[in-house]
Amino acid sequence: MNTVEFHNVTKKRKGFSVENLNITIPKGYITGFIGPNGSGKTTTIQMMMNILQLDKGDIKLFGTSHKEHQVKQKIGFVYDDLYMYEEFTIKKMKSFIAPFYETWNEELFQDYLAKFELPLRKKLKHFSKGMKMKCSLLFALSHEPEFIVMDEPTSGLDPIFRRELLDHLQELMVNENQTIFLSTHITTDLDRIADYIVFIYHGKVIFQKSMEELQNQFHIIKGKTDMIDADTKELFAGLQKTDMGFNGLFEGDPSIFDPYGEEIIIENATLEDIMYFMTRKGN
Ligand SMILES: Nc1ncnc2c1ncn2[C@@H]1O[C@H](COP(=O)(O)OP(=O)(O)OP(=O)(O)O)[C@@H](O)[C@H]1O
Repeated sequence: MNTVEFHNVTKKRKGFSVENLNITIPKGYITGFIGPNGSGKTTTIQMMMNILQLDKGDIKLFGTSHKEHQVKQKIGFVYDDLYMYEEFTIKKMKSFIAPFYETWNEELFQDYLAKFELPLRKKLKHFSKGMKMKCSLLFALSHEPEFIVMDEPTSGLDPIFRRELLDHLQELMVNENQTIFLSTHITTDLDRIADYIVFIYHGKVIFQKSMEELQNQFHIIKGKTDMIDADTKELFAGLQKTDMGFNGLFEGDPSIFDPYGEEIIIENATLEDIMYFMTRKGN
């Protein structure tokens, strides 16, 4: 069962478009959404949240149209930028937000408030970037959503809280009904917690795979530069050459390099390697 399904979704913006997006977000897992700056992550998330209209295609949330008002109840949405009134305090925000959710859990809200060390009576305009992110998380998590959507949740957070947040998200997954979709530039965060990865580039989905598939399918191959010619170059999804040697991203069974013996080093590719090599200029 999938929590979200994008079917051939297209959206044209000035000088940019996302085209024919087919994305599935499986229920009960953490799916990471990666891609370089301006590749269409926020656009995609805004369409899913019905903030932005689609030009073509359709999106299903919990099996129904994403425009269905009732589905919002089940979603905890964390923005990279806080869409809240800067003049408000958390106390005031709560008086507006809590009544909207049938599943609002006041005890949980109080727990998170203490855990995130947020002030109840300070105006949001005086919050730091990290505090705003925590505040967005506080409201998103306090109504016990079945589906948590996060756009760059770890940006602006210090390394300690970032780690705590990731650990916390993993704890939430113990509950089988929970599904998480998070976009990030910090791919090392996903190396730790993600089950699936969707990779978007220039508005197109390059791949959607499980972490296990990625680990099995992608490797970094290192060797001497003179081993690269017109034919061997074709083997790589991305290549970097220096006087010291080459690094190449290889997709497939790396045993084809066995005949090279010790002339070649084969390493597991990280998400950062994959994103870097697949988006290198001239690639
Ligand atoms: N309101 C808008 N109107 C027109 N174009 C926009 C608008 N917002 C974003 N864009 C364009 O859409 C493209 C994709 O932006 P988007 O924010 O979706 O990418 P992103 O992958 O989330 O980037 P980042 O990682 O930098 O946040 C960019 O070229 C941007 O200039």
